[in-house]
Amino acid sequence: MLIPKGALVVSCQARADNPLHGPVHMAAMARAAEQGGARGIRANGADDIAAIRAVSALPIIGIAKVWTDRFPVYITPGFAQAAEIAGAGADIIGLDATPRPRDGEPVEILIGRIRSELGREVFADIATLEEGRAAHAAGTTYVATTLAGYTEGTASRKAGGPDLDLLSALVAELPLPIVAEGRFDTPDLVAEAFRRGAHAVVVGTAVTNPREITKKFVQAAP
Ligand SMILES: CC(=O)N[C@H](C=O)[C@@H](O)[C@H](O)[C@H](O)COP(=O)(O)O
Repeated sequence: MLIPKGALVVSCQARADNPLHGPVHMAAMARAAEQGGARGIRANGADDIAAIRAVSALPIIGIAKVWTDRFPVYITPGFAQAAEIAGAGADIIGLDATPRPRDGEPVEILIGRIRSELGREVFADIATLEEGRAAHAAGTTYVATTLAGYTEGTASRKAGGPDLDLLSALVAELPLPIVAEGRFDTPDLVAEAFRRGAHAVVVGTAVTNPREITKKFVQAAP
């Protein structure tokens, strides 16, 4: 199942230190997002993905985050993780498509295997135009700005909101659906992403992380 053009996708993720961690809460988040009009869900890990699949027919971008001290890549580093989340019900496999060291096959091989062996679409999280080009050449279905501001070379871009310049550059050059993701935390920014030609926009923290949302309001308190 593909992400429709013009879709707002909601990322339903909560790490282990978050009180909302776990499939029960993430499935409820996904249902709430769907009732609010989301037309896709992004979710992490087989347990959350299976729980969301059980309550929603929306397209799911599944990822599997694996943190280690040895490799910078943590979003679906290898084929084993991709196969697990495909089995849990992900329609689309999200992965880190930067050329950084990873605990798995080179990303262009991984993209090909996901398409041919798992029969799933691929959602390439990138941080630069060059990485977008490479992901396109490797056969990804989508390219997304997810990692802009979160890699060594792009860290300086994190402070100024979402990387709208990267979004525009990708849209101008690449003939595939470009998804805006990362720090799109207001409806105005979502509208701006669509004006710039985004196929879809993924919003996470601003919708599904009450702890971070609360912090913003607390900052406004005396
Ligand atoms: C960099 C990284 O690991 N991003 C993650 C990817 O899955 C998530 O932590 C983000 O919440 C997601 O991309 C949505 O972005 P935002 O929460 O800013 O709307």
